[in-house]
Amino acid sequence: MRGFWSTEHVKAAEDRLLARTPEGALMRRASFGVATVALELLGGRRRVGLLVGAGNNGGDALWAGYFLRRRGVAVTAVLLDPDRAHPAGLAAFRRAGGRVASELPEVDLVVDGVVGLSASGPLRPAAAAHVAKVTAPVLAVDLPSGVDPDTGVTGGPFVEAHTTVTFGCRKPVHALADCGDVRLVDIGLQPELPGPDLMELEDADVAFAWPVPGVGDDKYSQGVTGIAAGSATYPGAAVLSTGASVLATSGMVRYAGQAADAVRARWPESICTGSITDAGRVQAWSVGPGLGTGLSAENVLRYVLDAGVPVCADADAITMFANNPDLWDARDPDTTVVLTPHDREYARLMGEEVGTDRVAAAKRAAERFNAVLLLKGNTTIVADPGGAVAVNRSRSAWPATAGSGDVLSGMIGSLLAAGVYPLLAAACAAHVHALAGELAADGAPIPASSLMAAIPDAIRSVRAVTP
Ligand SMILES: NC(=O)C1=CN([C@@H]2O[C@H](COP(=O)(O)OP(=O)(O)OC[C@H]3O[C@@H](n4cnc5c(N)ncnc54)[C@H](O)[C@@H]3O)[C@@H](O)[C@H]2O)[C@@H](O)CC1
Ligand SMILES: [K+]
Repeated sequence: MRGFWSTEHVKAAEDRLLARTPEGALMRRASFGVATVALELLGGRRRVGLLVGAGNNGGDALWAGYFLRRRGVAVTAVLLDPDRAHPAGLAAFRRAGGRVASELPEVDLVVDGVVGLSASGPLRPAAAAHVAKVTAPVLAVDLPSGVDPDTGVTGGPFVEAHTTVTFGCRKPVHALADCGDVRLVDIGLQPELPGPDLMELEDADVAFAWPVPGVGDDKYSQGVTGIAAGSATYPGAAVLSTGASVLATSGMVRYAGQAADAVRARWPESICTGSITDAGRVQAWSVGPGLGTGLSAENVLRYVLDAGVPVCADADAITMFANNPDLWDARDPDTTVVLTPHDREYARLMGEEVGTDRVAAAKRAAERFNAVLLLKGNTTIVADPGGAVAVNRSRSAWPATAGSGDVLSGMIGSLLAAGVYPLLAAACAAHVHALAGELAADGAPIPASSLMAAIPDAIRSVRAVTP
């Protein structure tokens, strides 16, 4: 698992670490890391430019310039605020033969030390003017300047980084914005940090959490998933959701709804009934895709909320909650609910737009509904009411296709039925869903049914990393 820490927590941890470290030691360690990565990117070329801001981020750049000079690299620094340039860094840089100029010459690599953790807002005009002229690849110090460290939001000009070198720990910007290849330099900060503010599951975490049958298991012991989706008008949603659930785990799947014939024809291993009240016992319900929003759909939603098992509520279920908040009354307060809105559904549900800070938006909704909130997007955010947040970055946008969400909610239902912790169930499903989309697409558009069919390959792929 990768952790990401907010600037507030990083700064507090840095203060504690600074108090027991000789002056300047941390910055030298950090900037030595920058210089090492710079040399690697230079690959034998020898011209580097530094864009140096007024704070310690600029100090890191100057010290990196010092180390690069000692390796014979020609380094030119542009000081954006000469009077406030880091004094010790600037002195060391000059001592080592670094040049200060008002414009960057032609270089092979630019080190962005404009602003780091104390950034606020987009690049200021002077910095933006220099950045606009850069044609060489950029190595960002700590984070690309002009991008908000905590939200990844850009509200104007910002640096586009080829690579980012960060220190001590990753920050939310590294998960929420494009920072290029992110390298982490250890400065001994970890012991000072609390739990992460954001986490990102890696293949090994997903493999560890994914339900795998043991020798003593049978179809019931692995969890029975109920799918309440689809309608006469939208049978496809039922087929996709049920299929995803069938493929995600080896527990049993029950389908209840108007698309029973279509589901039975495609997934003979599922147990299908036309009515929710005949469905039988399940360990979790996945409800909503293609269900409709009329009275009978509302009754289905009430039924599953009252069933005393975890519920994944997607698509029309979210719209019904938005139209008729009284539906929440059917929920036993202890019942786990996972909501999976896209931005428009979020706006309907919350009565406000998602806005630029997607993590904050997901946390607000999770808290308001006492639910796990999975906010769909190229970067999927999963927040739980306790404040924990997981992000999942897709490496491709091919999964953004009709029916893709039906597949996701079926998978979440399966993991909930298997007893996976709700935040983890949603985050693991998002991870495997994105990977299945990538594997299925392989560079070309895919229908959601192909994404669904790639679920086993995606699970195999994440499990391949475990010993
Ligand atoms: N504190 C520490 O222990 C360490 C800090 N390090 C470095 O220190 C950085 C943080 O340094 P500082 O807190 O001095 O501040 P920064 O260097 O991030 O920012 C300096 C100043 O830039 C200005 N600024 C803010 N937003 C701007 C914008 N959008 N455009 C242009 N200028 C802007 C502000 O006047 C701000 O005070 C980290 O990102 C990291 O690079 C590292 O050396 C590792 C150790
Ligand atoms: K920077």
